[in-house]
Amino acid sequence: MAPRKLAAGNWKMNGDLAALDQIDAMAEAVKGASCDVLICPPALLIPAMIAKGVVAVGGQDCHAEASGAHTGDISGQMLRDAGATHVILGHSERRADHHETDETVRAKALAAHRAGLIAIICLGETGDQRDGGHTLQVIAAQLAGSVPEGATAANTVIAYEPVWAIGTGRTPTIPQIAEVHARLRADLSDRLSDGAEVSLLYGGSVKGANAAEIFAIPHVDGALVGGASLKAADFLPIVAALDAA
Ligand SMILES: O=C[C@H](O)COP(=O)(O)O
Repeated sequence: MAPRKLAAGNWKMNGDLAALDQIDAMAEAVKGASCDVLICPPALLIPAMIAKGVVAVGGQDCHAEASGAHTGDISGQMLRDAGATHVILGHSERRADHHETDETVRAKALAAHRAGLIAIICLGETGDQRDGGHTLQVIAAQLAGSVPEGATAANTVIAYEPVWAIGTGRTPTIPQIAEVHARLRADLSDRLSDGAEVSLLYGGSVKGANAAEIFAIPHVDGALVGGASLKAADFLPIVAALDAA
């Protein structure tokens, strides 16, 4: 089976109840889309966004435990209980702001799987690592360290997000994205029996204007979109480009 195509939006720490109007504005186009469409808003907006019934809704992080004395954290089970289907894990902003390691991400992914969530595991090199020629080594190590036992195409999505491309308007060249995605596919296929079916997303300054050429790259099955997912007018052209790919 081919990997599922997924257009995923990460609202990060943006959006309020009024921003949910953007979901209404997406309704008709999403209904007609053949790809999966997911938005991961701030946790407080999850129930209200789910109530709209327009897009699949996910969290932006979860704790490695199901419950307990962890002030300020949210568990995978809580996200699932609220109706979320996915959770983003190991985003570079969490790796940087909260010192998350591959080991942390792997533990969180296990917790997400136990809760019945699809874990979107993020990885990507910094600008220095890219300039130093270490990209493939870095992403292979992150993949090996962050993807837990029990991962399958049904419960795991991988998002390649070069740190230097996030929110900068800079994107890697087509051959650079192709090289990384081919390596991710090869490593996943070596490790998982259904590794060929795991959806691989590209993320980092994806816009309507560059989406079609990115989705034409082999082993790019969708995108994890930050800034351009906040407004329907910016996000829908990306969804349309994925549908057409
Ligand atoms: O999770 C999304 C990524 O960090 C990409 O963000 P961006 O589309 O604003 O560059």
